[in-house]
Formats: sequence, C-alpha cells, structure tokens
Amino acid sequence: MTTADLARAAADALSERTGGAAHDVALVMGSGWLPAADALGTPDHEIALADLPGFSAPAVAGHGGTVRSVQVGERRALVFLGRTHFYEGKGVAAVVHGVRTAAAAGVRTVVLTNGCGGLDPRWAPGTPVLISDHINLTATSPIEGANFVDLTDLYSSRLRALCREVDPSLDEGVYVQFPGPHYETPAEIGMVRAIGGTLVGMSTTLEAIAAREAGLEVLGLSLVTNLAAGISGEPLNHEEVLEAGKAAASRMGALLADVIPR
Ligand SMILES: Nc1nc2[nH]c(I)nc2c(=O)[nH]1
Repeated sequence: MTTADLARAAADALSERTGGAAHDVALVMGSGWLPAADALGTPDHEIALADLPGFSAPAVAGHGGTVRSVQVGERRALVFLGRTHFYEGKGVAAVVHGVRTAAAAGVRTVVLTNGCGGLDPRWAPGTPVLISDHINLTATSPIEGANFVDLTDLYSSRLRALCREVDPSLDEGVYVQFPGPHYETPAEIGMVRAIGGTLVGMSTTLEAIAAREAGLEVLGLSLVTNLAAGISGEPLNHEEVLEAGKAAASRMGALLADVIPR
C-alpha cells in the first residue's frame, strides 16, 4: 500500500467515524500544547489514532494519541493530539502520515505547533513564536522520487499576518529541526545561531514539507519552553520544559480559537 493509499484509507476511516463531516483545517498539537486543544471547544468526535490505518499508539502513554473533530466558528477542525516524532524510528512516512491523512480528508490548511528551545534570551519559557521559515537538519525528506517541490513562503505569510492581527506582540523565528531525541550541545546551538536559526526542535519541518507537497497552506507556531542549550548555563530538564509549555498553551489556545475561524 502506498503512503497515499494509507492516507486515503485513514481519511475514509475518519469520515466514517465523524459522520462524513467535511473538515477545513487540521491542527497538530505538539508537546505541551494539549491544554490549548481544549480552548478550541468540545469535540463532536474523539477517535484513538491507533484505531485508524497507519497510525500507532502514542509513544508516551497518556500523552495524546487521539484526533478530535471540533467546530471552531465556521470551520470544522481535525485536531491531532500528539504526533509521531522522527526519533521514534518509525520512518519519515509515519511522521507525516497525519498531515497526509488530513490532506486526503480535504483540509486546505494545517497548523503545526511544537514545543521548542529558543536562542533569543528575550523569549522566556512560555513565549509563542510564529515560524517564518525552517532549516531541516534531519538530512531526509518525506517526498520520494524526482518531485522537486518549491518551499518558498512555506510558512504562509498570509496566516502569519492574520496571527499578528490577533496578537501584534508575536515574534517570528527560524525553526531548526534536529533528529533528536537528545538535545543539542552548546556548540551545536552556536552552529544554529551561525546559520540563522532561532528556534530548535525535533519535529515540524518534515510535516511542513509533506503539507506543501499536498498543496496545503501551512502555519507554524512554536512555544519556547526552554532556552536552548548553553544559553542559560543550566542543564535542560524535560519535565520543566513541558510544565512551561502547559502554562502558556492555554493562552495559545485562545489565539488559535481566534485565528482558525478567519
Ligand atoms: N531539539 C530540541 N528540541 C526541543 N524540544 C523542546 I520542548 N526543547 C527543545 C530543545 O531545546 N531542543
């Protein structure tokens, strides 16, 4: 079964479970973003991803692992709680299966959120940053074959302007995806700075490329949950990182609830 066939099968299964509802937008809620999903409203349907073709159970039990169908203003949203990370070793196709399923289900826009490290000391833990562009350091691509997809304006300037209408204080950053699961060394963060990156994470870029290949408009939103390695001089602690994300994510839920219906 090709990746497209699997996405079609998953979209058909979703349609069956949501009464054939037409969805306009998909959101992928990353680490620490689960509380933001609740701000989007009560779902009409919530389906375990493991029940859908091509998806697996969440890497960490209890951390997401479902997809919601929820009405947000005039739009109907597919909200993926959690994602498959590249570092799980399930392959790139598994990492981007959610985005491809959403595209097969007919959505035109995808919002990719993540928790990440920040290189700008002004961005305290809990600061949301719009992704203006990315640097993919995974040395791979979800695209197979001689399909030379253009990635200019990959992170829609139109959607970023819309977000800034809602919250003019939003900064922008260049997101760098490392394979992970280890964090960066201070020397690697020095390299990121030298190549123009300001956010570091372990997700998002491969999903964004697959979204563009599928013709979707992409909005990327990072939640800085820690200062990148070597900036604060403190070691990175994943639990603190998730705590900071949770505290800020409900504010981000309000932003998403304002932007999605537009
Ligand atoms: N690569 C990378 N990923 C992250 N995810 C989170 I939350 N914080 C970080 C970080 O500092 N570096």
